[in-house]
Amino acid sequence: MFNAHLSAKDEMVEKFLDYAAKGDLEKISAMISHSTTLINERGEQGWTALMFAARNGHYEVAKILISNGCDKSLVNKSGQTAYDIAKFWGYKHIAKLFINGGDSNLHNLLPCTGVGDQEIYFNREFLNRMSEKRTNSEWLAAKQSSPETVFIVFYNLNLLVTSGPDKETASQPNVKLCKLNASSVEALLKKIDTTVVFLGVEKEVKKSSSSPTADEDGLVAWFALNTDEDPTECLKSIDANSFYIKRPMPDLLFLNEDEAGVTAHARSVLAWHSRYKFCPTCGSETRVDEGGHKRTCLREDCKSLKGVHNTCYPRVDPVVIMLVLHPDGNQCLLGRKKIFPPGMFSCLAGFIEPGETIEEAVRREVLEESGVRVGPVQYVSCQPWPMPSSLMIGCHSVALSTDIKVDENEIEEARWFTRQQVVDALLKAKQAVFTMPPRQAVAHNLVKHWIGMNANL
Ligand SMILES: NC(=O)C1=CN([C@@H]2O[C@H](COP(=O)(O)OP(=O)(O)OC[C@H]3O[C@@H](n4cnc5c(N)ncnc54)[C@H](O)[C@@H]3O)[C@@H](O)[C@H]2O)C=CC1
Ligand SMILES: [Mg+2]
Ligand SMILES: [Mg+2]
Ligand SMILES: [Mg+2]
Ligand SMILES: [Zn+2]
Repeated sequence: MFNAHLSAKDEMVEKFLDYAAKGDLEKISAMISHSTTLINERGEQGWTALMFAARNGHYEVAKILISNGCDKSLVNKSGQTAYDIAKFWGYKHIAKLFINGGDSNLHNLLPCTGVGDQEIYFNREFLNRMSEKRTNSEWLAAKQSSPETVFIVFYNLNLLVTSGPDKETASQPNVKLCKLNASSVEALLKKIDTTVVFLGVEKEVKKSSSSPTADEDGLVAWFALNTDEDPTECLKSIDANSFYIKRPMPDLLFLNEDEAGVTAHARSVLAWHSRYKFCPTCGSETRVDEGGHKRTCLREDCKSLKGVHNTCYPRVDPVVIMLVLHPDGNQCLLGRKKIFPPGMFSCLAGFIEPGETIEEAVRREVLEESGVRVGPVQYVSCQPWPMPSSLMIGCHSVALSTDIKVDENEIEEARWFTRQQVVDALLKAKQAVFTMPPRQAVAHNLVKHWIGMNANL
């Protein structure tokens, strides 16, 4: 009985994948409406329906699979996503479905070089930041007491999360934001040293069942709170499984994509508040303004109050991170810092210095850290990195020289790895000679993007 059930399911999966490969939109739609779990099923070599649609150029089928929420990040046994497959076979209109939610008309204006934003961890914006509301203190106050509002809490920049029941056994722990309401955080909000940041409102407007009152606009606002004192006693009705993330790396990487995006925004702004308590221009006390997106000096004659002073706003540090390609096109340069887990190699990276372009920073950092000279540089994609507030600007570049001489202060070792060694590492094969940074790091995407550009599918 059990086996018969299994084989009936297998048969259905096989049919579904076959329809996707043939581009039979009608059958695919009917099967999805009957059973949505089919959309992420895999066949031979780990291929999903989306991969088959991407391989054979079936745009409408790919579109319906994506709009039904199929997982675009799944990889087949050769390490390729459906996006890689669409790009490799030249179906640019399908590849563009993966970029910015698939506004293909707009993206037709740009060359198809980038990695889809959706593939980058910490990038997902499911809130509308609504910066115009930051100066509306009445609206902000009403939202802070609205029962619909969502609060996330940090203690010393350590995020409050809850874990699912499978935490101990799963290879990747199941960690979720602990979302609190106004009555749970009432006491914490009243504390003088609690920093409050307005994060935005949910893009998806919920239809309220009760009739709206004057201040109800149907928008669900989100706020982030941080305090240096353990806030647990002030919080009401928190989940028994909740705890504070003590090590941002790697624990923040276990959130889902939407929650990771909100966390990146919240943690970076809160980290700025905790590091810039006093005016950087004159050292005086400051006041928090604009929903937590500004600090204003309290000294009347301070220079920071005249004109636009960037010290009053949250800071972002631009960092270049680059995959350096060997002139033979078949190897890439990766390095390891002492603090990396044993065996892991990643792309070289470094802070952009004042007065420098992205290209110059790539060439300087690679030369400093590895002794390799770099020629052409091409931007690929970027990633906010909230430890505490970097913007990782991911590039591909081509080496002009190949001898390696590492700067031992920064890098323990740097090596050229062949394409095959990189594929083995991406697939975590037994014969792999190194391990890759996790899929949530932009370095992983830069490496995968290079492999995907020339993959032998
Ligand atoms: N593969 C990698 O190396 C990855 C690096 N990152 C992040 O990229 C950032 C930069 O990479 P690094 O190799 O450390 O940079 P780096 O190669 O420029 O060296 C870091 C040193 O630069 C100096 N520095 C210059 N500007 C700085 C600033 N604004 N903030 C802090 N230090 C500054 C400090 O002395 C620091 O020790 C780090 O925050 C790191 O967490 C993130 C993911 C991967
Ligand atoms: Mg570096
Ligand atoms: Mg450096
Ligand atoms: Mg540097
Ligand atoms: Zn000042």
